[in-house]
Amino acid sequence: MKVCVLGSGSWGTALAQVLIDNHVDTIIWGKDENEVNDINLQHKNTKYFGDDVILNEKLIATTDINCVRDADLVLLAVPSIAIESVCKMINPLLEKQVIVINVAKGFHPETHERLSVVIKRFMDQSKLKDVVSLIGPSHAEEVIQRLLTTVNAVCENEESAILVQKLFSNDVFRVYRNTDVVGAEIGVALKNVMALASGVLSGLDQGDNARAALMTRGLAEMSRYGIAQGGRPETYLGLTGVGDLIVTCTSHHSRNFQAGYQIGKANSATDFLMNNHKTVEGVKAAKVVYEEAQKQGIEMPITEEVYKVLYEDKKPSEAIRDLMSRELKSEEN
Ligand SMILES: NC(=O)C1=CN([C@@H]2O[C@H](COP(=O)(O)OP(=O)(O)OC[C@H]3O[C@@H](n4cnc5c(N)ncnc54)[C@H](OP(=O)(O)O)[C@@H]3O)[C@@H](O)[C@H]2O)C=CC1
Ligand SMILES: O=C(CO)COP(=O)(O)O
Repeated sequence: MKVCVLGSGSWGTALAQVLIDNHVDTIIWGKDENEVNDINLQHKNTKYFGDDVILNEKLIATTDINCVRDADLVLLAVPSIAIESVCKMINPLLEKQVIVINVAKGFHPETHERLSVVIKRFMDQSKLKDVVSLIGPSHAEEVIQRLLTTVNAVCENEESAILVQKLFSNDVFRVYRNTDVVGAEIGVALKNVMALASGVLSGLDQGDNARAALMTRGLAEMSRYGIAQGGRPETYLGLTGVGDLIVTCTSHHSRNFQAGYQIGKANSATDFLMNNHKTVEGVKAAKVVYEEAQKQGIEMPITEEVYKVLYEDKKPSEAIRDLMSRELKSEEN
């Protein structure tokens, strides 16, 4: 089994190290020569993990995309906006049918499709055996240090999920599996919007009560939206629902949380949007989910306010005021 990891950023590097630790034949492809040299020569990925984290010395990377040719599994570790172009790039190169492992959390920015749907649409059918999403509460900064982590291998076909589960699991990285592709992919994409909102609350000096409220009502919103798309309610009580929501809404590792914090501190999204170069998936997801919810008539008050802060220049303090002054309602519906 050979795995080719596409993307030499934080998550691609951390997951490639899990595989190397498990003695799986693995190579990382990256487009940035400096990152690739850093991994190969210094055993570091300084850009993403700083100078102190030393990678497994067996981890290798290349800028030559031909490394994908003889892969059995291809792991896509690029942001959701790049999934389409990366699929198109590898199609003509693949010599075997592959299982594509998706680890990105988001939607297609224009069609609003879930990412496994995007992959199935843009990969040649003759080259694609299956798509498995490997998703859950997992910050790369902790996985790279081999801190305990659990995720889900999500696929309708359990055989493919089991293969991925076995490939990645070890003493510190435990992989469950789940067949609710719709519920799980929507859960992990929407929690990024809630993490942004959680960061905003902290930036505005709100406390633990506010965060508990945000996470609880955010989970209600995630499941309402996911169930309307065909996801299963119980998925939102699992790793790709409440699990990922907790880790992203409470961790300073989260770039979505950090983005929200910056926006809350400035009481405006303008500076953040002008200067951000990091992968902050919640920004695009907020737009996709807001537009879909409007179209489908789904009540998504937190997502709507995050959207207005990001895209309509609404002040976060006003967004919170509007959320708190909504018509009083029962929690039961
Ligand atoms: N980091 C984490 O803890 C986790 C991340 N994820 C998800 O994984 C996905 C990838 O994020 P992550 O690794 O964190 O992001 P990073 O920003 O750390 O890395 C992204 C990588 O993708 C590369 N890239 C960006 N655009 C393209 C493109 N068009 N073609 C090829 N390569 C491209 C970047 O290259 P360059 O460096 O040259 O810019 C970089 O190597 C996201 O959807 C994220 O939500 C999921 C769970 C955990
Ligand atoms: O998805 C993640 C953790 O599960 C990573 O979150 P951020 O993209 O906000 O850093």
